[in-house]
Amino acid sequence: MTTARIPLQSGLNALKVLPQALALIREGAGREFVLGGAAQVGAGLIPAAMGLGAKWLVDALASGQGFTRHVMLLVALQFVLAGLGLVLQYSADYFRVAVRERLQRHLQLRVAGHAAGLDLAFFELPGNYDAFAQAQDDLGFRPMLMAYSVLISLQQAATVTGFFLAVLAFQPVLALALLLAALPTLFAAGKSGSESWGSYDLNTPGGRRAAYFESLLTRDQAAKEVRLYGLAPTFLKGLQEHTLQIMADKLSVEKRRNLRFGWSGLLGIAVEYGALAFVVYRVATGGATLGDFTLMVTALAGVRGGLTRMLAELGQMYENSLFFSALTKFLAQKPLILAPASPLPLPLAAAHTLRLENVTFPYPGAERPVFQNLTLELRAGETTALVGVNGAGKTTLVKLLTRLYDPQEGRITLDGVDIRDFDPDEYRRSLGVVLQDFTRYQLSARENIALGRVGETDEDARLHDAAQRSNALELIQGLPEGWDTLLGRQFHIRGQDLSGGQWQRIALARALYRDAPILLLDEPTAALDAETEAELFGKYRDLTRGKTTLLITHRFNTVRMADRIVLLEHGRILEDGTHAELLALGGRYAEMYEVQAEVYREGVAS
Ligand SMILES: Nc1ncnc2c1ncn2[C@@H]1O[C@H](COP(=O)(O)OP(=O)(O)OP(=O)(O)O)[C@@H](O)[C@H]1O
Repeated sequence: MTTARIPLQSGLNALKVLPQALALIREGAGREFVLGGAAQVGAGLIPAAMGLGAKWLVDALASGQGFTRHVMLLVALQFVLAGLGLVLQYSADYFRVAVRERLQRHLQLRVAGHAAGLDLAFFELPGNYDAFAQAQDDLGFRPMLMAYSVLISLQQAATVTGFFLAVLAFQPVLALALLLAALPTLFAAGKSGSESWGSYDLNTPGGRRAAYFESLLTRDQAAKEVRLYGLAPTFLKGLQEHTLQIMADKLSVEKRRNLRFGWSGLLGIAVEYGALAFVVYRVATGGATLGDFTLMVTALAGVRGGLTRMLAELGQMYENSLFFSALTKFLAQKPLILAPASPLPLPLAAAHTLRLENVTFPYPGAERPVFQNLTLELRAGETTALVGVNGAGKTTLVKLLTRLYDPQEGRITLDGVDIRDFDPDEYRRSLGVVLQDFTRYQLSARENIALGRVGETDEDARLHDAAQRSNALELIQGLPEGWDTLLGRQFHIRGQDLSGGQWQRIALARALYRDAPILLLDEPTAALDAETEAELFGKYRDLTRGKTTLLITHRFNTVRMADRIVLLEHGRILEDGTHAELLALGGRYAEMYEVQAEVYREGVAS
């Protein structure tokens, strides 16, 4: 938890990040902020001006001059000032909303764009999720509040200065007493700001857990199991516990905040009314005029109220600067997988050779590496099937080949060139990938496939071809609105959800539409029925002709199609050869093949 700092230091810290907040505002809503600020400060000048006008009016009336032109003008002046104050305040209110909305949108794009550019490794550490959650929470809100705290402080300073000068002219000691009486407010605001941030920071993981339980209860992903296993009470309990803790902490911070402000406010009021008693004494004993009295009533309250608000605002700025720092810290995170200063062009070969050379790779924070000194070549134009038990490292290999992660030691080459020497985006354009946990985009069938090649006009003929080769064509043509049917039902009642295998065909079509020279297929047929799978692999040669392909699968009947089979176990290559060679070897592959064949035979026999 962040400890409270002394107010001066607090203010300095806040001032440090203020330029960053202002820079964000300038990018997102510069014009609105300047206009709003001007209106706000202008509105701040009105009360002091009206106070002075009131003094002139009272003095004019007390002088016994009657209802003169001068008096009428003074009344008119009050009217104009009141009207102007109203217009300025409403303008300021409008611009405040405009700044918030624009800034929110601006930061939403910045944060989302930044998150998408970070390495996958970023999402491995829970602390980073906390940072991301905090950055999202801050959207638009904190930098704007910081800047407005400055504006409101300026506005208050403008109000206070006028009144303060009036009090100073009347009796300097009163002015000094009012100043000193306001200081505890600054302390209260600084301390409360620290506490508020500390409690929020501490509760961020709990808040994420609460949001997780809430999503399990309210989103469609878990809806089936929640009902089938009767999980709602369990998850509701989790949600309740976390939210209860957060609420209790918030309320306790608020309680202390209000107690502190209450005490410091009481001190201010005591000093104000002490000063007023002195003014009354002076008027009663003939040391001051009734006009002075009128001005002092407004001025004393104005100085006390204005100073309190100003210092409270500065404290608020400090608090917001703590929250805002979370956003700036997140935006300062840099990805490690970046394009080199002068990336090499991709080789122009018709088919490429990919090679892992002495690759060692542990996941961030993991104790043991998945691979240690792994060397493996995927030969140009060949299909290499990768088999192995769960957890052997097959998917991790795909993550390394796609540069979602980089090896800790060793290197991966494409036609002899380290893939880190290419621009990652350009390198990835040479890969057609079906991931094990591919994404089901809630978009049209056409878009779902065309996403394989963004930035290019989707040609119907090529889309058609990709769908045909992945056995998705008939499925798409049979949809109510054909290619334009929205897949999934999150956004439209007429959306069409697909079965697991149907989605998988769409994902495969997307990879094929990319028409890349390298295909990385991580269990691309796991959800397909036997018939579709057989049909697909009937034309497998055609699918992968001339392409360097890595095919990960647990289905041994599809493994046989490969030119070469690599058996991975505990991150090491145990066996490597053709289907016939590995069977003849009589090792682990032969054993696994036999087990599957046996299960299949038993299944058929029973
Ligand atoms: N993001 C991760 N962070 C830490 N460890 C991971 C991560 N993903 C996988 N692992 C670990 O790395 C090892 C290899 O996992 P990988 O997903 O590559 O296996 P796999 O061979 O593809 O398994 P499966 O056949 O189940 O898909 C496993 O021990 C797994 O627990």
